[in-house]
Amino acid sequence: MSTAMSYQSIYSFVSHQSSTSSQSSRQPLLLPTKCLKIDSSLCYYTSRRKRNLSKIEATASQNNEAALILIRHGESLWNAKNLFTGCVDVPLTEKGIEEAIEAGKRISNIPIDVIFTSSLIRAQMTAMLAMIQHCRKKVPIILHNESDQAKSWSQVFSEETKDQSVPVIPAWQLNERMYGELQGLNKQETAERYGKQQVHEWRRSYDIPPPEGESLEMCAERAVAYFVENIEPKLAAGKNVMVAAHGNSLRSIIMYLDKLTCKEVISLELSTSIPLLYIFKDGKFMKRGSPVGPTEAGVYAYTKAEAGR
Ligand SMILES: O=C(O)[C@@H](CO)OP(=O)(O)O
Repeated sequence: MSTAMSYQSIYSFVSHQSSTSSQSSRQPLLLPTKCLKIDSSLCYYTSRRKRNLSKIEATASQNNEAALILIRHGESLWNAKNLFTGCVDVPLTEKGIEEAIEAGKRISNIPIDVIFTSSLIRAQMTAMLAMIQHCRKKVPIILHNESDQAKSWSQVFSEETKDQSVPVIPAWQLNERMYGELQGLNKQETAERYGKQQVHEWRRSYDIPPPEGESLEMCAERAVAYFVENIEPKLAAGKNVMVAAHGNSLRSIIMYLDKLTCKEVISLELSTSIPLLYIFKDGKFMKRGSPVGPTEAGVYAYTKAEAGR
């Protein structure tokens, strides 16, 4: 799958999930035995989740319904240069800024109670720019919990002002997968040097790490654990949550939400700044596709195909 092709499609795996022909045309890179790993990882997260949710259920209503919006950051300066970025902290391009604004318009009618972002500027810019479009005009405020002083010095003393704001919680665990010695290298040149197949394995396989970097599996260990421990409890308490993060940290979270196998996740591609909506209800995640715009009827926009699931 070429990069140009893969980034054209929005959430291409999911939109073709039911198509047998597209399934069979995919070339799994991993041996079937390796795919057993995902089952144990999923069991691990599921049992953590069960423990977590049972704690919450004691204090929150079980019948709450909440929206979860996942959004990959807009185009960054290194996306535009086709460089491996990983944990290098680069900002959005002008196009990325426009993409984030456009994403904000698409979700502007969905009330958002709390935002989680990675600690990287491209995800934070995306969340902030998207929120500027929101119909409620609440102010997104980054919570600085890195030290007691930072926490204390950024306090707000008006309940009314707090009501008019949305907390933004940065977490390094949601950062892009660490790309190791590929960070800063050109993707095309790297493919020419090491071979397309090798570079595709580094970029999309589940458990093959790039040199000195994180595999998707390693990225999932921190990103999914953070999601289960910190984000799911908010949803279980009925809070609508937006998560602004990265191609691979979000792929690992979607793998968990959609129960994808390590073969299936190879074909999962996320476009920059396309919001994906899930509804969390009765302890389950229901995929609602990508909201098409603020004019869609009802609070939760959804695609017809996904609505029947
Ligand atoms: O360079 C990166 O950090 C990521 C996302 O842009 O690249 P890839 O498409 O290989 O996941």
